[in-house]
Amino acid sequence: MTYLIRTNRLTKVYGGKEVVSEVSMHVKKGEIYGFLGSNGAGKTTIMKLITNLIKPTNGYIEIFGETLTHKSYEVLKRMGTIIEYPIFHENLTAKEILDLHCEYMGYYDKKEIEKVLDLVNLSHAEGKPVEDFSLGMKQRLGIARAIITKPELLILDEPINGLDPSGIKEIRDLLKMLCKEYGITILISSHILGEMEQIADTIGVIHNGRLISELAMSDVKLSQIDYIEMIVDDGKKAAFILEDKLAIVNYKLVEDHCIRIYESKITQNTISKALMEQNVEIKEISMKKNSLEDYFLKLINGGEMSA
Ligand SMILES: Nc1ncnc2c1ncn2[C@@H]1O[C@H](COP(=O)(O)OP(=O)(O)OP(=O)(O)O)[C@@H](O)[C@H]1O
Repeated sequence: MTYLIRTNRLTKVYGGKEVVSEVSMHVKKGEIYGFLGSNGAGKTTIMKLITNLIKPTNGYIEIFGETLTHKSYEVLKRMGTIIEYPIFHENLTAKEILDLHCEYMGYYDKKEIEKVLDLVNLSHAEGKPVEDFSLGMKQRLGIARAIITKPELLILDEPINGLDPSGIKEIRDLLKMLCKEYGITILISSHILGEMEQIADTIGVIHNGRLISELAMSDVKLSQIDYIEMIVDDGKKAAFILEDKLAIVNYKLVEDHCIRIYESKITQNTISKALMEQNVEIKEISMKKNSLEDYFLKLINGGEMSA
């Protein structure tokens, strides 16, 4: 498998503290890769390392098959980035900002400006200075600026931060379209699990500077296994009956009165009947699903998925 970005034991130390520790991540061409992690987890620092804004203390980065060095100007031209908030000359219009950016980047196809503004749904804002833009419009302008030079890779640090639900949806749809229709590989960070779930093909979970796990979203969804949860008067006795009478071993006594059964072939009826015959009182019995939140919390806490 060839990767568009691969890091090897990437480490960054600030003032004697490792804020990024031995991160080896793998971004495939054509995918949306989401960094998921709480504030201060190290997402921005990794993105700054990948975009050559800061140097690693240890480890290295490969982008487009080349090892990143301080001389990697050509590699950097192939990516568009927004790290932290996009900053603009606020008194200029969107068109003027993109024009200036094209000059700066030595990109001559200025016909693209209209097209890109249309793509990010900002054509209507022509003539308006950026200081009058909403946060969502500014984010979209930031993305327009990042994609106008037709990069193969887009790196976006928390692009939905501070947006309202409709603004979030607009950015999400835009990024999905850029990935699908234009084949742009996207590395995006967020601390919002529900957002990553909706957009990312692969998720890299970052916690305390470490990449705890890198997983395909399709696999994550598969592992949200259904289970039966029961509240009973005597958990220990119920557990004994499950094993002894029904040969169920795949269960967990969560608390004294709560049992979870991860056995797809056995019905709630069969279980209820067996327990009632032995005078165990069932206060509640229902089918449950492991939420995505449970799944990631367990990953972060170093636990295994229950199954
Ligand atoms: N220039 C710096 N000097 C010292 N420490 C830094 C510096 N930049 C970041 N850090 C520290 O590194 C850790 C990771 O920060 P980083 O900004 O990468 O996290 P993050 O996951 O992007 O979080 P956030 O969403 O809050 O930006 C934090 O503890 C932060 O205080």
